[in-house]
Amino acid sequence: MTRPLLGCIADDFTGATDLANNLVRNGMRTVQTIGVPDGPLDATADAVVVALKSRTVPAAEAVEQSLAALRWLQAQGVQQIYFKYCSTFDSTPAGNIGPVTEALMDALGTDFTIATPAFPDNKRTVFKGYLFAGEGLLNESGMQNHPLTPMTDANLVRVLQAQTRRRVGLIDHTVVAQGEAAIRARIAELKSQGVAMAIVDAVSNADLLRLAPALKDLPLLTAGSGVAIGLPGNFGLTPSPQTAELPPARGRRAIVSGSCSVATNGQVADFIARGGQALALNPLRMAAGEPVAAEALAWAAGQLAGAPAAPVLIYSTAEPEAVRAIQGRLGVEEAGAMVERGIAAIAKGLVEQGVGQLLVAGGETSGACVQALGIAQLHIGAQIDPGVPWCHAVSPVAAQGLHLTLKSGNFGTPDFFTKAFGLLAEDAA
Ligand SMILES: Nc1ncnc2c1ncn2[C@@H]1O[C@H](COP(=O)(O)OP(=O)(O)O)[C@@H](O)[C@H]1O
Ligand SMILES: O=C(O)[C@@H](O)C(=O)COP(=O)(O)O
Repeated sequence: MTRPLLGCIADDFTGATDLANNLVRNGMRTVQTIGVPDGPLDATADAVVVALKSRTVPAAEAVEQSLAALRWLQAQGVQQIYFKYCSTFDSTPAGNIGPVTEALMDALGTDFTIATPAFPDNKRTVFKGYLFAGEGLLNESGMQNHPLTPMTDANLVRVLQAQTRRRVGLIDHTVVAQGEAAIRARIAELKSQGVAMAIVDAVSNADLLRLAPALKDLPLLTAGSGVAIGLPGNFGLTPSPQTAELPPARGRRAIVSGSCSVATNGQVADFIARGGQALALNPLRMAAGEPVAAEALAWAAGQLAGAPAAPVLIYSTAEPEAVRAIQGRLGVEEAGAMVERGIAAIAKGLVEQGVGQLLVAGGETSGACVQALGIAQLHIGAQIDPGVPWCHAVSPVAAQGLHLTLKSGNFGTPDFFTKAFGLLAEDAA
């Protein structure tokens, strides 16, 4: 078995499939593990993505999990490490991007790395160190209302500097536009000034492709998934159609959604407007210990028996005021964790009821669902929308195999919940 070339540590599960998707599409055979595996990698791959659920845990725990992932990746013989975080740089004021980056730098004995969440395919661009999400600045994009990681400053040099003792600098667009030699020269200049981490401007895929060759010798990269589009080329790999094949799909179709992003709110509304069958979860009833998950599963069983091909949607997705009201009653973390537990139990129950095609919306929500399903490894299939592929997994709960897509809160077109299923080839048997 050949050794993987690139070892990736993703701070959430949707982010991990997003990264794996970009690597696969650009020519790397990629395996995604859920958490740090107990034993050696049992597949041939050019890249391995270890999916952690470390974005919103306390910084010390995120560091510990990330270092465990690093040790395992090093034992598999990888040549370069990629720390993947969100394209909207999701983090609490205390971390975890800064602390995890520092810990990985120390462990790898390196004094410099880059940081850029740029992902132009999903309209995440970085200009003069400021992050734009869509047409406007990050802090005007809806991300200022995120339930767990509200982003209120678009200046990434400032955001990252607040999370680390090391100096943060900038490789700006005028340098990136000049290509590899200029970027390398700027890195040398920043290092001589004592800068350890540099935010990199990128407003297009062309910028990311110009950046990639200059990153060849860095032991550690930190980024959203965008930087990945140029990395396979650094290892002499080119896109190949076989890298994204999955078995045919089977079973019933369901969607669970715990994301409260602008995009997901729109996708829920669109699904309902098209006549989709949907059930809203009430977090206050969950908190009161009422059998919300059992009721939802009974509802889904009835719907799926009546119309087996039509997907059902079970969601806690809500607008910012409603989320704030729940958080005010239950506390921010408690509300998040409780809703995640409820949705994870529902996802598991749905698969036990014969759902074979499951769409999960939300990063933390996906982490909770994949863990409840006991999934250890995901195979990456075709892309539905930028950053969101179909995946396939086998687990004790899904012995016959499960097609799964983990949709980042912010990603996907408004009709995502409807169109995703239409893109899966069904088992003719
Ligand atoms: N109605 C709600 N009230 C309060 N918190 C909620 C509600 N619905 C979902 N949540 C929580 O909000 C968080 C959403 O995060 P996540 O799943 O990562 O979505 P996204 O991908 O949009 O960031 C989760 O912790 C989830 O449990
Ligand atoms: O980079 C991104 O935006 C995604 O890959 C990602 O990390 C998604 O996280 P959530 O928004 O929490 O789903």
